[in-house]
Amino acid sequence: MSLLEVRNLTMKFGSLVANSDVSFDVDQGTIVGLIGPNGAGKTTLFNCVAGLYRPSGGTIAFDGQDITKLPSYKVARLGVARTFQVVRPLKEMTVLENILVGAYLRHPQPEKALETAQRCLEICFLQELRDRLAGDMTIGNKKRLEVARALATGPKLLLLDEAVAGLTSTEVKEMVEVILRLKAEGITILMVEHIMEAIMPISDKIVVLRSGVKIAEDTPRAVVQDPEVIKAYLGEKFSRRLAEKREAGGHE
Ligand SMILES: Nc1ncnc2c1ncn2[C@@H]1O[C@H](COP(=O)(O)OP(=O)(O)OP(=O)(O)O)[C@@H](O)[C@H]1O
Repeated sequence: MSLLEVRNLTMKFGSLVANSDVSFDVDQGTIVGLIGPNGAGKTTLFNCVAGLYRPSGGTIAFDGQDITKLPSYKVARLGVARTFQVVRPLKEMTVLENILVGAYLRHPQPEKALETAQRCLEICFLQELRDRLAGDMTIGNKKRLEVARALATGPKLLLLDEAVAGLTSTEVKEMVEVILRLKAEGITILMVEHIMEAIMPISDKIVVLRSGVKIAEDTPRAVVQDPEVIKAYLGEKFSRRLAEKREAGGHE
């Protein structure tokens, strides 16, 4: 049994089919990348998994339980947390207070919540910023704060929606390091991303959507060589660049 099992998921908005008959699994302890062109249905799929949308068809099972029709707060309680494409920190609160909001959802006792928040600060490289107002930070720090706040809720599955979009190359590296730390903590990750250099080296598997339909599901190495994926999304140039990097001994 996989931690997340998506089966024949269909999500319609009126006559627009945002997800069409999509099936895939996310195994415990792995990182799965969800990629595809703009409008492919990636965020919609996230919203279905997180209980923000009720799918038009198909099923979603999490940790052996059917969550297809559960509201988001119940899905969260079971251990699914998510971050958003556009960061939403509580601007007038400090970094630590923001993380405590997440921690209290899991631990009502103040000491335990504080202990959890401290640990999340460390994992997300935010210790030195703990007393800073969240609204005053760079986008890179705000995005790591989003992850820390989600982490503080004690998730088994973390949904990251474009966690590295808009970051500088140094910030991208920091975020990738954070994501690998989360994996080392045993957290399973499903991430939507357009920055291939960030997602490809760390993903165990990539699922590709185009116009709501899954067109590929394979290892990063296989996906970047898939002619349909290249045509739909990656482009020949990118694929060639990756191959050159690989020959030079870099990541895949
Ligand atoms: N709440 C909604 N109501 C109506 N249509 C929607 C809604 N949410 C998404 N859509 C439509 O569903 C399709 C898929 O959108 P979605 O945001 O899931 O794509 P995406 O792959 O996440 O795109 P991007 O990479 O640009 O974030 C688009 O055509 C979008 O306009």
